[in-house]
Amino acid sequence: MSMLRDPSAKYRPFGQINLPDRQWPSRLIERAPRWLSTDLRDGNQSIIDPMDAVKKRRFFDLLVEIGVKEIEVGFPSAGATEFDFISGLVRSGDIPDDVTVQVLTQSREDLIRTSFASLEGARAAIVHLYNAVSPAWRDIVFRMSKDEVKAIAIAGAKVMRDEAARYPDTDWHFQYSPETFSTAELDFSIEVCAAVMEVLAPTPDHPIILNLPATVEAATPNIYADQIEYFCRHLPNRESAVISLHTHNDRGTGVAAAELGLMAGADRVEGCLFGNGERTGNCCLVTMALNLYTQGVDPGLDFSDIDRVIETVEYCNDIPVHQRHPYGGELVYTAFSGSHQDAIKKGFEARETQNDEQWRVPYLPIDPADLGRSYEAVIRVNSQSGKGGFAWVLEKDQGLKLPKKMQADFSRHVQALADELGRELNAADIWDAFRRAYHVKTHPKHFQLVRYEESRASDGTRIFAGTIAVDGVEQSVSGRGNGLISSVMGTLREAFGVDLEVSDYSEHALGQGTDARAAAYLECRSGDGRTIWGCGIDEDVATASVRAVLSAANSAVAS
Ligand SMILES: CC(=O)SCCNC(=O)CCNC(=O)[C@H](O)C(C)(C)COP(=O)(O)OP(=O)(O)OC[C@H]1O[C@@H](n2cnc3c(N)ncnc32)[C@H](O)[C@@H]1OP(=O)(O)O
Ligand SMILES: CC(C)C(=O)C(=O)O
Repeated sequence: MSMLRDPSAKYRPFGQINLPDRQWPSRLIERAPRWLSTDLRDGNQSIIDPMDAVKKRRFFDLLVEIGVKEIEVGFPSAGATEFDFISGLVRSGDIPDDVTVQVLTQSREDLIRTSFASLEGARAAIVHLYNAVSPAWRDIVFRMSKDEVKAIAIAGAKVMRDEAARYPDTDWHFQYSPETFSTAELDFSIEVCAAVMEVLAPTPDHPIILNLPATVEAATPNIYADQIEYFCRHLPNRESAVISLHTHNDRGTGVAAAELGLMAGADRVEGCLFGNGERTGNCCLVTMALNLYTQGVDPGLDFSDIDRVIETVEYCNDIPVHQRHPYGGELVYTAFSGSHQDAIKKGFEARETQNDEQWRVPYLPIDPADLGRSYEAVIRVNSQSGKGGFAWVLEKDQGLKLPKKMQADFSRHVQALADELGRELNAADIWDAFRRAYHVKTHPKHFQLVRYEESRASDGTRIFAGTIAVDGVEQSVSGRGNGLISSVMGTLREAFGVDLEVSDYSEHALGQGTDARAAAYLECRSGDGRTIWGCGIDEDVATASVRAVLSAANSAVAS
């Protein structure tokens, strides 16, 4: 097998930020930031087939419905599809009053003018200007000095200022991104941003948005937090700027970086639903928002029907949401493994007796119901599963609440089936296995209940009379006794030599209304020392318990 080569010559450690009195590690995120969705821009520029106007509109409507108030709707100078969508949306009058659209442009005069033109007639809009500032981009892409790169930003800002004046009916907001901020010298990013602010003259009442991207994530998230705190502390006229975060996920920590960035003093977060975006994607707004939610902070975004959100996102991006994606993935609330299932089942049982709302179900960081998910898929059964798993499935699917000791008995049947099939066992598999194991609602080979009647003698003794088919031949049986079960058991012993002693019995109601039935469970000891279980389900408890006796008798003679 080949080995990775020694990386030390090719790659260098990122190093540290000189901020010994950093404050962010001891801060909490106590309120939601301003959110900007860049699904229709950064997300759209990263997919194989960019969205057409129909898909963009559907995505836009979804974002509005979720409650996103700032939406980057595209890159108007990219081409006619983008321009026409944006100007069509503006002219449609369908942008709600509390939603502001944003467009992105390189710092090139013609592109900036095109961007303003696309927004003609907008009530309010954010024009977002960017140019890369870090050494690699300066040296390789622009082949420019620091001053020349700063001049690109200043020139772009001047065009923005002048264009805004040409369309006085729109409430313009300006955003500037020193692209590649996280790999640039911090003091240089501050210098460029301050120069842009000088041109655009923001005030605390009409601030500029300074968006600080980790264009390519290159360090651990604490470094990004240090960079944000440093920037916030050293930016002149800080109160006239909204500090915005725009992280990517190249190292898999885009959300973590944005969270620490908020602790470091930022006000706003840009990202995409389910983390779509260039390469490994942008910061995932769903994860960010629901992380806040699970800390008791209202994120201001509504994911209460997450499956509908996923459906639209998958349709528009033509990329599936991964089954393990935080909060949204199909498998993220599912436990296959025995000890997890056991803990989850106990967690739900504890919830029924708990008298406060606090969510404390082990292994589930959030109540799936809050996102519109049912509890059905919380536990699924395969060869890694334990008793809690099939007991949960039988309870949810059939309403059965097996006694703990019977679960242990049924466990070997389930384990054998899972090993034999080598796949997940669905609810039907488990129910079939249960019916076969305990001769429930099957046509058992030996004892079958044909008819059953119960009466009371004048002294109150119960009298049982009925017909049992034994190997297909009907036989009358009867018995007397205080306990119906022992009476039926006695009859079976006398008439057919079934050698069983009842050691435990339980019953519970099943279903409601016209579906109401009863389930009875019987633990018996056979003459040769084995433990044999029986289960009966019928319209009333008495018949269910008679069936439970026959179920145990069938097992006794079958094994
Ligand atoms: C990190 C990000 O996600 S940034 C957003 C990136 N998104 C997009 O680019 C999607 C839309 N873009 C496009 O459709 C095209 O890039 C267009 C139509 C806007 C422009 O296309 P082109 O004119 O062919 O230029 P292209 O994008 O290749 O840029 C190359 C030139 O612009 C310069 N440039 C790149 N970015 C910037 C910038 N932000 N500001 C100013 N100049 C820039 C480059 O240095 C290069 O200059 P050169 O030709 O003198 O070497
Ligand atoms: C334009 C900027 C904000 C960007 O998309 C990035 O740096 O990733």
